[in-house]
Amino acid sequence: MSLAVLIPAKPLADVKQRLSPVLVSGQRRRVFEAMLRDLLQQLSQTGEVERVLIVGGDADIQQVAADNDAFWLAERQRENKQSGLNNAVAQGVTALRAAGCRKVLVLHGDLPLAKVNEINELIHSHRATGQQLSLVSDRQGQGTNALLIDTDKDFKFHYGEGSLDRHIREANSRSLRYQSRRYSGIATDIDTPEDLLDLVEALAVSPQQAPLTWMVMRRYRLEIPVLIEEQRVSA
Ligand SMILES: Nc1nc2c(ncn2[C@@H]2O[C@H](COP(=O)(O)OP(=O)(O)OP(=O)(O)O)[C@@H](O)[C@H]2O)c(=O)[nH]1
Ligand SMILES: O=C(O)[C@H](O)COP(=O)(O)O
Repeated sequence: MSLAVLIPAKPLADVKQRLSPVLVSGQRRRVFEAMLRDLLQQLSQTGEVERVLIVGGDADIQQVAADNDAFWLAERQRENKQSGLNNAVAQGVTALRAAGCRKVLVLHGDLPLAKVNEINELIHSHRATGQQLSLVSDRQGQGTNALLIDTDKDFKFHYGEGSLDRHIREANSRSLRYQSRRYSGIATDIDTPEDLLDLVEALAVSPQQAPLTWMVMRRYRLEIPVLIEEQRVSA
């Protein structure tokens, strides 16, 4: 197998805690599930990906995987003090390597604006320039929203605050050939209420970018600016 996409996912009950000032639990679940489904829809359009694997989550996430012909792996209990995300990604890469996969693209589930042409371009540039690691940052240039790695290389994942720099340091310490690229859709992870507001504004103009996310978000779109303003005033 040449290239697989790995998407880590928490159980829906736990997702998107940072959106709790503007969305209650049921809303956060629905928004995350819709974002994940929109991302999987984009992935289904690329000819580059032979397999999609979702690691972690619950029965609902398992159902999302099944609906999209994706594989699903239960997350093992963490065995050390690493974050659950780092463990889940390492577990998925190990499983994919064992299945014969030579490259793994790690994408997060909260990237509803990631576009198929960005994903294709990332994969092409990785191959064409002989990279062993390719990184795509978030809008702040701090997080790692996409990470494409050759599975014959040892690599320790450092998701968490400032992960882009830490992944670059890890690449340097292992003398890996790497590139860091920017793509506006992949860069747009939805972490904060302000991210959600930006997303609603973008989708109001062109809902086809992430149709399922828009179907959910359109119901909440009037409340969000009011709740953000209330938070601001009370802070
Ligand atoms: N399997 C697994 N996935 C995780 C874990 N933590 C985060 N993720 C997933 O990794 C991606 C990025 O997650 P974060 O932005 O760190 O977390 P989040 O749930 O989206 O948001 P917050 O709760 O606000 O931090 C999402 O697809 C998450 O569902 C974990 O411990 N295990
Ligand atoms: O390293 C990262 O990029 C974060 O741990 C996970 O992504 P986030 O920016 O969506 O929280």
